Amino acid sequence: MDGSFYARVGGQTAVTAAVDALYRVVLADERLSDYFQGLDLGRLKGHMVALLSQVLGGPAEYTGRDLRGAHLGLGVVPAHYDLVGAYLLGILAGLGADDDVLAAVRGVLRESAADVVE
Ligand code: HEM
Repeated sequence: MDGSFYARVGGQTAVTAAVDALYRVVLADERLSDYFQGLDLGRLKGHMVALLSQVLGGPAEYTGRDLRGAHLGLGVVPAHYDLVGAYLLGILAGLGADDDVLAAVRGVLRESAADVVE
């Protein structure tokens, strides 16, 4: 993805704010919160910030597991995947991401679905 996307959404500050907001809405949604029971959210958020930064063309510092390995056995259904994706897009739009950035993230979400959904 174009490196300027990372800068255009506001760099590390904005990506960290987006991930914080994403976990807030996901954990407040009872359709999704059970997936995250008992997990180290600090670690997950750190990985998510690194991955989203990389996806937006910022620093490539993601050291977590690949998406398929990270979600294997969780039983994520398509409706829940779509919900998390919609939350993420809404949050990025709320932070002022423009249509090009949102279209690119939508594309990555489409490509990643098969790795997360079972
Ligand atoms: C494109 C969409 C998604 C992305 C980019 C994503 C990204 C990530 C990342 C980076 C990790 C951390 C991997 C690691 O620590 O090594 C993770 C873990 C996790 N994700 Fe996702 N995720 C997505 C969708 C979802 C959805 C839809 C759910 C459930 C509704 C979900 C539930 C989880 C859970 C429970 C973990 C922790 C697994 C564990 O530590 O055992 N993810 N995800």
